[in-house]
Amino acid sequence: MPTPWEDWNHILKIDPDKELPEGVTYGDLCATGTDAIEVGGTMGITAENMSAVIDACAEHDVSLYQEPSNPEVVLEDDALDGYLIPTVFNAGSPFWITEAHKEWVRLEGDLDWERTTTEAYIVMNPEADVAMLTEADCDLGADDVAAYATVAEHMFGQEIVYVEYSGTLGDESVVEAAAEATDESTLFYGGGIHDYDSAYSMARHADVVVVGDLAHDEGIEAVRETVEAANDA
Ligand SMILES: CC(C)=CCC/C(C)=C/CC/C(C)=C/CC/C(C)=C/COP(=O)(O)OP(=O)(O)O
Ligand SMILES: O=P(O)(O)OC[C@@H](O)CO
Ligand SMILES: [Mg+2]
Repeated sequence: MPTPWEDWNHILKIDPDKELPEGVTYGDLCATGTDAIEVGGTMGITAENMSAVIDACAEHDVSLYQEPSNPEVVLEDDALDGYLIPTVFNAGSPFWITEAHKEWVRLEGDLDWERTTTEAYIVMNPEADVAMLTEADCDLGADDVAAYATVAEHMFGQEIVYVEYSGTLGDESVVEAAAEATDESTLFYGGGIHDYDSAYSMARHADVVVVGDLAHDEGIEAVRETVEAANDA
């Protein structure tokens, strides 16, 4: 099983339910220097809007991953390098930890395991759609997050641990604690990265920073700055 994320610094997450800024194309986003495009979001995701973004990005030379929010939107598409499947370690219901996955396997049978990897999410912003949907317990200290990261790596063998502050810039000491707790796993950080400094501050600790809404709200130059910071850190 290839693990290309070990060499990444930056991911651009494109939400198929959100518009691009005036004059910006998917091709422009693919050419920002990001290491990979991850297509996904929590609300308003359909197979149709996923497929439109994946088709648009497939024409460009960039690693392309789907991050499905439920089994119904998973696309079989050779243009994809793989599938990054969330599992939310601090979810309020087992549905978001293993049950959605069980249903996916039950309904689909033989999945493309070579191209499928889970991301062990620790969801930290209670205002985010993903926190509300999964009823995540976000009332966690740095010690809790570090312990979840350790459990993900050592007990569940997760290749990717994802500290998720979607919509807001997280607490650096929490990300630092997760970084200290992980050794083999690749640590993703996402949430509220909006410029060079915010990207740099999180990339100092996380292996990979994920930039989402900035691409939809600001555009190319702003994203490029975050790529530069992720590579500098
Ligand atoms: C088993 C399969 C194929 C899927 C289940 C996958 C699971 C457990 C999903 C639960 C968590 C989830 C919805 C992840 C989607 C990725 C994500 C966190 C996107 C960020 O979403 P937000 O930024 O909070 O939401 P919007 O930007 O859409 O408002
Ligand atoms: O949209 P933002 O706040 O950049 O968050 C990125 C990503 O972690 C969302 O899943
Ligand atoms: Mg979002």
